[in-house]
Amino acid sequence: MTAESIEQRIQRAQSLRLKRMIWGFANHACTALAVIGLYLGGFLPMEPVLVFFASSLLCGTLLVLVLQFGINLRFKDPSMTMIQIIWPVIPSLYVMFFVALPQGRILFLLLATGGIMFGALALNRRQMLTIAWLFWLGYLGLVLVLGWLAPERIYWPLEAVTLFAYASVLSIVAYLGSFISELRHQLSIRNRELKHANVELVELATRDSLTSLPNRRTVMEQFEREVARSERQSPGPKALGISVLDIDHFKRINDTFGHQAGDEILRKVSRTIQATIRKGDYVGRIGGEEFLLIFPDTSPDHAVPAAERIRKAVEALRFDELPEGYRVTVSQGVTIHQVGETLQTTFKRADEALYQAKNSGRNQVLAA
Ligand SMILES: Nc1nc2c(ncn2[C@@H]2O[C@H](COP(=O)(O)OP(=O)(O)OP(=O)(O)O)[C@@H](O)[C@H]2O)c(=O)[nH]1
Repeated sequence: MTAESIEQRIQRAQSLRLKRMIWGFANHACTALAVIGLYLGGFLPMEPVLVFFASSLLCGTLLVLVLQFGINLRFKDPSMTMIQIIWPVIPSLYVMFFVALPQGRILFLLLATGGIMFGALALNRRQMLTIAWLFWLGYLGLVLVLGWLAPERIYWPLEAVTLFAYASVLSIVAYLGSFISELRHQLSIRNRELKHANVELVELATRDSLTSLPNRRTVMEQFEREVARSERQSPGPKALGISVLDIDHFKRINDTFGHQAGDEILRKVSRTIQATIRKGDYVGRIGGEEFLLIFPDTSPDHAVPAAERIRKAVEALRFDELPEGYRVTVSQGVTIHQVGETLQTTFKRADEALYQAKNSGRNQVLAA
């Protein structure tokens, strides 16, 4: 699985925002259909209908442009949730002023309430309640202006009940919406924690906790992959070298200087091996003080010098845990994988060469 780059993540977020914006436009399109219906029914004159469509088109285009040019990325909320919920209400309020019948106005209240539900995708309770209050105050303002400029179109008892009902509905929608929003937020936190825990689990399953090197299973799997890769090479198989490395007299080190000193030596030797091998080579801890090194695309002439370089690097190490002049050394058995043989056969040959190296005085590399 490849990690997603920041650029790709931004692209993905932007296309999700565009999708949500289109849903918002669909909601506004329903309001537009209601406006057309009222016009066709003779409840609205032509002029406010035109203003409604012109302003809707302008706002919609502006929002799409802001998203297309990435201007929204500079905003505190790049999804522009508040803006997208509030803007459609302005042309709606304008049209409502001209609707002859009170029932006509109710349509807009219903449709605007649907728009608030978009807040459930991102807004917290305070923001949802703010929007609900703004909607309610917008409608109250409209009723007051109508009562002042066109009192014949306002029937106060009905408006008072409508305002009360609208406040109740808005409160419920705002509370439920913010509850959903909070659930989504918690879910995304849990998802992030799960991803993190997964990464840690993979680390635990594949790495050795003392040295942080790949563990036995991981290095053996890598060995298997490298064998398959080397045999697939064109024009013909490429040589694949391995070395089984073992720290000399490690039991004595443990017994004399303590287990903690032994652990520190294991860590330092591991770091040294890793720093000495070439890019593309691979090392893992396969047992207590035993390591497997893999040298892909390496001929026999190169595998032994590569192992020799590591032997010398370890021999040159100094350890605070050990007396001045005490040398930690390693022995290695090196071999080249022969096409067609099993991993076990290759490994056994290297292990036998290691055994020979141990028996011939240690601190040396033997090839088989
Ligand atoms: N400190 C420490 N010691 C370990 C760890 N894993 C294995 N050992 C010790 O490594 C020692 C390996 O001893 P042996 O297999 O006898 O090998 P050796 O003493 O290195 O002798 P040669 O390999 O013949 O040179 C044992 O004493 C183990 O307890 C570890 O994680 N930490």
